Amino acid sequence: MTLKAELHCHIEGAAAPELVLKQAAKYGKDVSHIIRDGSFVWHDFTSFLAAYDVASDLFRTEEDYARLSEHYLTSLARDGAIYSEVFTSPDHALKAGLSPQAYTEALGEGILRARDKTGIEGRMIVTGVRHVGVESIEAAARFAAKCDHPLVTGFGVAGDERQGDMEDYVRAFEIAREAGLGITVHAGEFGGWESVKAALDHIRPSRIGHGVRAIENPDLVKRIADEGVVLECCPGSNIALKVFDDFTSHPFLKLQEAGCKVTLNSDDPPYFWTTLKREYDIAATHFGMSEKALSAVTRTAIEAAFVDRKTKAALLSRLEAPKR
Ligand SMILES: Nc1ncnc2[nH]cnc12
Ligand SMILES: [Zn+2]
Repeated sequence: MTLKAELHCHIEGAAAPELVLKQAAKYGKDVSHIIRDGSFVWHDFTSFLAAYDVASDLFRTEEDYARLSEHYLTSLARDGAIYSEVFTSPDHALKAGLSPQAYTEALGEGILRARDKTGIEGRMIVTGVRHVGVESIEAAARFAAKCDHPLVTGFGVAGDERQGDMEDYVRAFEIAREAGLGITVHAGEFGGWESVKAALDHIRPSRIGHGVRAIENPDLVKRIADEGVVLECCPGSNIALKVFDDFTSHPFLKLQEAGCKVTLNSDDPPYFWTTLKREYDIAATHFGMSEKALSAVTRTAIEAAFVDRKTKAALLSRLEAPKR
């Protein structure tokens, strides 16, 4: 099995419908408007974000969150993943009634439980949510900078890219950078190439969440390649959310051929009827990538990981190890 690594998955968005149904029963909530016939229902980015918020609100205790990250990383490991970074969201924790610190420690506990069972390494990237507002994003950055959790290694911004400007988030990213955290920002998903350029100009991230709409501007594609910025591509998500019509028109290969560093990720897997394994399968089937090319994508992800040098070296050596 191809070894895999994931850099871009929102932990609340990794909760399977069956788990959300269990949580709904636990808290006596009706979720028939967001889950039908065992599948999440939404019809556009706005309704996806709304369904995501309803489901997230059903994770309320430390054990709820620990079980969520444990389940997700364990399932990733079963599919051949050796490394996973998950986006966490203090805003969702607060809304569900848990302090960001308790939430982070619980998710960290689940990550360690999964590591004990399977060997998968996991880290957390604290995110602020654009449509919640600049204040909350700065609060998330301050939390990330001071939480002192060994598995928190990055900071990012997600949410509705159609709201706010990159310049609004400069202070938040400065706080995170000063604290030594890795930097990634969602751009070029629902915003066009201009959004990716603004991210590079104002935020200077080493990675961009999605970034795929950079394809609209060849000069920008060249800049991404020249600067070695890594793109956290999520093809299944992009097609489900209709960012592109189909896999044939997805720019993953074009970006790679232009010299951009690209990785494969699931984003919010059950919402987009995907898994990390399916993303690798999509790359094989629709982009014609060989086993060797897919392993190189895993290597790119690990090289770009927000993880200490020793762990990175150990992960890279697992890629080199002969298959048994
Ligand atoms: N695909 C996505 N884009 C932006 N924010 C998100 N939060 C969860 N999934 C997201
Ligand atoms: Zn995302």
